Amino acid sequence: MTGGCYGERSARCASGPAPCYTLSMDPTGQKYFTIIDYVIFALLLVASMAIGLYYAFTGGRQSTTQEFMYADRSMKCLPLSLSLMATFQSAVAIIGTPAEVYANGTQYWFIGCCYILGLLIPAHIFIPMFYRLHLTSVYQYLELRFCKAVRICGTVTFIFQMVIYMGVGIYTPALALNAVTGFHLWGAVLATGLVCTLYTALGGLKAVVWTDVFQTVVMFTGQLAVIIVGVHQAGGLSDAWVKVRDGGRISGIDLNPDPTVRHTFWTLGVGGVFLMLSLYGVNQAQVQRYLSSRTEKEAVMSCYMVFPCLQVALMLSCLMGLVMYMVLYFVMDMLQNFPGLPGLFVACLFSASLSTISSAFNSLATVTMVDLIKPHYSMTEARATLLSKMLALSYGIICVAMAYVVHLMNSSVLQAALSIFGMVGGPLLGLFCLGIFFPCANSIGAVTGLAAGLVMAFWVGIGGFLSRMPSSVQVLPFNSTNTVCCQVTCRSVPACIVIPAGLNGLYSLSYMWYSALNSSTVVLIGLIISFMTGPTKGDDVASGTVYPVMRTAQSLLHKLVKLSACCTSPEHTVRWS
Ligand SMILES: CC(C)(CO)[C@@H](O)C(=O)NCCC(=O)O
Ligand code: NA
Repeated sequence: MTGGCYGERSARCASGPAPCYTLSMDPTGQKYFTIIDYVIFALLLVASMAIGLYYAFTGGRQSTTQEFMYADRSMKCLPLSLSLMATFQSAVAIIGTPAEVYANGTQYWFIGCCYILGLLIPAHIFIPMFYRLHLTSVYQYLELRFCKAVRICGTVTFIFQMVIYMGVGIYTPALALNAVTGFHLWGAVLATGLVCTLYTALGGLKAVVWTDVFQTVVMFTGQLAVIIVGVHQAGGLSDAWVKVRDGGRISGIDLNPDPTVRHTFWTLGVGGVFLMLSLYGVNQAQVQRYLSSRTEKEAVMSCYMVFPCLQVALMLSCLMGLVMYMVLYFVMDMLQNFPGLPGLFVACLFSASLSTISSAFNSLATVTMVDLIKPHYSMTEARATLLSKMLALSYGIICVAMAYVVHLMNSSVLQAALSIFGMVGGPLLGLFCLGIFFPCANSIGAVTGLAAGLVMAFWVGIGGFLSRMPSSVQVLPFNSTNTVCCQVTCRSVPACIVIPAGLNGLYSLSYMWYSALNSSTVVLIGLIISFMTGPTKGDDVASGTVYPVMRTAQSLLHKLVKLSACCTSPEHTVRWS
């Protein structure tokens, strides 16, 4: 099996956009959008703005950084869990997952397996530690455990990660709107950037979380509507099932251990755990939500509740991929006889992305303030809050600029986003793990390890990207008037030209392993350098910054022994002794 080839479907797609499935659609696509559709879409933006304004003028009126960044540490479990899910669920997942399932079957669905450990570990290791340290940003941990330099390196890495991701997040729904209505691409980017920046800057984290809740409802409703109409048009549930089964869309579990195969149970279910840890364990956007909850218990609970929410989100996106396969043309064509539904679907895409970029703005403003500015300049609370709001605005502008960079790049949006998480989030995860699980690690080891992890990430990531680039394939311009669905499908399955051999084998590593590879590199290099430069002694580590692995294992073992002693009846023991 060669690394980059994904079956004949990809070859068909790679040979040009047309064979995917052609559409009879006028170039502007105006026929899909009626007045009702525009009204629904406008309502989404207006309601989001209204929530932002509400939190700007109620409570503490966003006059303290505590309220702006941490919602006065008063949030409840349910809104938090929906918001936690919404943060990394953008239009990228809403369009990219169905495109993946359409092209390669339901194998991707097995990513749901990694949510178990990927949420249990944050809930029981990261959240209790960060919550008890009463951090102001997750990068403050790095200063407590190592030193200020490590904290700044961590912060800068995070900013880098989120700024690129924001670009992908804002660009994707605008492209979709452009493709189906002919609405100006950059007009849509600017409009969403503006609305999102305003409600984030005015309403702080409270507005971000509550708009997330509202937008999640819109997102799920839009997806559900498409699925119901799709199944109906395919002739009902049983006909639909026959079609996807006979079309070979239902994948069995692939237990192939080859790490270069893009999607197998191992890459998705095990590699995915590291991806989840980098997002739900140590990413500021998420940790900020845990820290803003009323109690530690509620923070842990909200993490638990993410599990069903994520499974629902995954199920809806995968089902949509199957629907697309059956009806063989893009949702917009399918929905055109139902006025309002195209609008609802576009609102669904924008909801997904608004809830992502608002989290990015707020977390970026927070770390820039707390980690980079406040330690160096003393200022009044009022001034700090004003500056935080200005920072949120500035990141809004950067976001629009990043959308342009993404516009120039040429890669599958889903794979691009997950690769960014693995390439930049992976090393960050490694840095935290080095501090949390290895008391002997020192600051020099931490900085060198992080650098090594990032070098590894970009070497393998960019090497892999280049080696998979189709050489003679006609590439579809991203802003063409073809359907988004077709573009994303074609772009998500690049044809392979390089057969892995020697070092090239590393380049063909599945992108789902990036987080695991890069975080392990940080830990390994970090430990080697720490031992070479003098490991930290146990007493020198700040209390509460190291997870007692041995003690926890011992107490678990103890409980296990006790439990088995209880279960074994005395007579039984006597007879066998
Ligand atoms: C990150 C996971 C796997 C879990 O949250 C999923 O939501 C996803 O595939 N996200 C893709 C990135 C995005 O939607 O922006
Ligand atoms: Na989102």
